[in-house]
Parts: sequence; structure tokens; C-alpha cells
Amino acid sequence: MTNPPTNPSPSRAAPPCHLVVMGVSGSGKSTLAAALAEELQLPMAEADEFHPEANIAKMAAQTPLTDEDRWPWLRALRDWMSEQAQTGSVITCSALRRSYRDLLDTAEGRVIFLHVDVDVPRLSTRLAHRSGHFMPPELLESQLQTLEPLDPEEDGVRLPNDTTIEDLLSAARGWLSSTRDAAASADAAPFTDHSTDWKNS
Ligand SMILES: Nc1ncnc2c1ncn2[C@@H]1O[C@H](COP(=O)(O)OP(=O)(O)OP(=O)(O)O)[C@@H](O)[C@H]1O
Ligand SMILES: O=C(O)[C@H](O)[C@@H](O)[C@H](O)[C@H](O)CO
Repeated sequence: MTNPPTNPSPSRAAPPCHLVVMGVSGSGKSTLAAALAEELQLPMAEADEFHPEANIAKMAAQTPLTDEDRWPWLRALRDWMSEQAQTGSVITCSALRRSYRDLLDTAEGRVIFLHVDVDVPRLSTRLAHRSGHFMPPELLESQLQTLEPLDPEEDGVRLPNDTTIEDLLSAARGWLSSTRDAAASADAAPFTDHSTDWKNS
């Protein structure tokens, strides 16, 4: 994870937001989250960094995590998000079930879910070509079975990642701009954008 920016903009007036980049293993969460954190100059954390060693060992041994394995991990992540309430944050977290997202949503500040979604053949290919990651492709089936897509009343959006990473980033920018504009017109912009103009970049 990275530390909060040391020189946050003094003009930051809008309520900060937490962007939870969610989805199954290998969907592209880290790729998107890193790009957004850089553009928005927000602190970023990878949920994998919050797993106890026992969880990592379990997954590496091709055993899916249970709810009981996940609750303490999700609470630790939620607490980190609350610590970033002054700036907002970007985090990667599978957040597969609605109940997991509801827990994360108790962090201080607005919590937005960006669901990175990839069709299964592409996902399998990308995972097969990935190396140096503890998560085995054999757990993909369990990830897909556990995944509960965003409900309409949840604060967030599904972003397909079936083409290029640039397309994914562009879709995320577009949706975040529109939700920012909607919130601004209700006098509650969701976050301060530090890039020059990310709508047109
Ligand atoms: N649009 C894309 N086109 C091609 N490759 C992609 C695309 N998006 C992601 N990838 C690749 O797919 C792999 C998985 O991406 P990434 O690590 O970002 O996923 P993740 O959801 O963070 O995975 P995990 O949860 O298992 O850590 C990486 O090798 C990444 O470079
Ligand atoms: O809820 C889970 O089962 C875990 O978060 C997994 O999704 C992995 O940690 C991650 O995908 C690997 O990077």
C-alpha cells in the first residue's frame, strides 16, 4: 500500500470517496486501481496485503476462503479505509459477496464499487499467462461461483475489461466524471480531482 499524499491540495473541498475496485481474481483490479490512484493522487491499498498468512497459504494450496476467513480481513481493510477518510482512497478487493461489500461500506466516507468484469475465456487465458502470483488459476471457478454482481441500489458500476486496459480506464473515468457531476449538482461532489482535466485526458 502507499502512504497518503504528503501535499494534499488545499483546495480539496469536496467530500472524499473510497473507490473499491472489485472482481474475481485476475479480472484487472490492480491494473485499474493503480492507474486511478495515480491520476487522482489518492492513497492505494491492495486487499491482498491485509490477508493473514494463513489465508494466503490456503489459497495457494487451492482451497477457497470461507466467510469466516474473510470477515477479519475485510474488517482490517475497512478500518484502513476509515483511516484515509480525509483524502479518500483506492483499494483493490475481490468483494465478491454483497455482505462483504456492505461491511466495506461501513468505512467512514462514501464508498464506490467499480466491478471489473471479464468474460470467462479471456479471464482464463490471462490467468494462465500470469506468473509470480500466489493465486492459482484453479480457484477461478470458486471465485465465479461466489461472485454476487452489484445490486442496482449499490453505489457503483460494472466495467467490462474485455478489450484494452486503456478502454477500461476510459470507462472508469467516464463513469466517475458523471457521478462526480451528479453529486456536484447536488452540492456534494464525491471527490476532488487532482488531474488537470481527466474528462478530456
Ligand atoms: N485489458 C487487458 N488486456 C490484457 N491483459 C490484461 C487486461 N487487464 C488485465 N490484464 C492482465 O491480466 C492479469 C491480471 O490483472 P490484475 O493483476 O490487474 O488482476 P487482479 O484482479 O488484480 O488479480 P488478483 O485479484 O488475482 O490479484 C495481469 O497479467 C494483467 O496485466
Ligand atoms: O476473496 C477472496 O477469495 C480473495 O480476495 C481472493 O480473491 C484473492 O485474494 C485475490 O483475488 C488474489 O489476488
